Amino acid sequence: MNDKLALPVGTTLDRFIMRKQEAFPYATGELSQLLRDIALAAKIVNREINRAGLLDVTGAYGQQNVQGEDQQKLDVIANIRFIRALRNGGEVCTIISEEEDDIIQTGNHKGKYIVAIDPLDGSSNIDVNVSIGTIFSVYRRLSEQGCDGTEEDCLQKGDRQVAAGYVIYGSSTMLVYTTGHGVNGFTYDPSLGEFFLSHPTITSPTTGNIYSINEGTYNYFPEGVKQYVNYCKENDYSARYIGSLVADFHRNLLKGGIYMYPATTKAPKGKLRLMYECNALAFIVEQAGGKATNGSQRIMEMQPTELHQRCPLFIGSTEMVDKVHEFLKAEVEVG
Ligand SMILES: O=P(O)(O)OC[C@H]1O[C@](O)(COP(=O)(O)O)[C@@H](O)[C@@H]1O
Ligand SMILES: [Mg+2]
Ligand SMILES: [Mg+2]
Repeated sequence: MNDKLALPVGTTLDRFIMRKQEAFPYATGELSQLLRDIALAAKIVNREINRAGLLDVTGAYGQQNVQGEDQQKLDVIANIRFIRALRNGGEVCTIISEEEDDIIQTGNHKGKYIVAIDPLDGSSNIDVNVSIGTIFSVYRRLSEQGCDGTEEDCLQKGDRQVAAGYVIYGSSTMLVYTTGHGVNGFTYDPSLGEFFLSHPTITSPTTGNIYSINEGTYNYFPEGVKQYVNYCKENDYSARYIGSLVADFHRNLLKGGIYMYPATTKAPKGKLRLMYECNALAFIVEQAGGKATNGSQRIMEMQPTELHQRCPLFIGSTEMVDKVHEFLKAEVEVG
């Protein structure tokens, strides 16, 4: 990382984006503007979330998304807010969203970018005041500008992301992102309406003692995962599971730890979605020195075939992901 570009804690997000752009003489500012558009939508969604209990935005929306999940009102509100900000910003031609069956064409034919987004992550925690989030991935389109983005533009490997990040709406609201040059975190000050650099150059500890998995489905885990969970217990690791991917990931990123959502006999492909959950967090964790796999392959090398495809996820501190792989491998060898 080029220290000359190191900016002090307290730098506004806008200034940070601008300064980083200056480091790339060929940069034309579109990606910078796109990141600002996401930050703007995050501020609006944050306001809705903070007042959720007062406004009629809690509870189910009364419809299901393409995955058969009951949409929460805030899922729909966040989806509308992010799509509107990206459409009005003009830099994005096509969007993939968890809450939309098909790809969304914004009509910005000159837009160079594709965004894949989980507008509201941790939906089961919305109404109980537990941290939730937003997850996004950004790709450059492959097709010529001047028309709508194509399915091929959308189904690119994680390795081709040009930016990725998440917003966590927790005790404070933070935006954490990477453009492939390290990971930085910004904390939102609602009284000033600004994100400020609070976590420069985040580096994830190579190991830790926190494991995050929904043990309620232990009986359906692959043998290797059961063995690893037992190993964590034998070594007095702490079990921490919020049930919001963004929040579990964020804690483990800062403190060291591993989050796992394996394929199970109940969910043979796992639960989480490659395009707008796994790829983004894999880019972030790798940029912070950690690892992300589906149990055998790097997440970022997986070739997507469907917009809403699911995949198993093992993500976090390098040594811990390597350890669970040992157990998974042993299972295959025995099997
Ligand atoms: O309830 P489970 O099966 O443990 O699943 C929890 C996981 O599902 C999710 O809620 C899925 O994300 P969405 O809320 O965006 O659908 C993750 O945030 C979370 O880690
Ligand atoms: Mg999610
Ligand atoms: Mg969601």
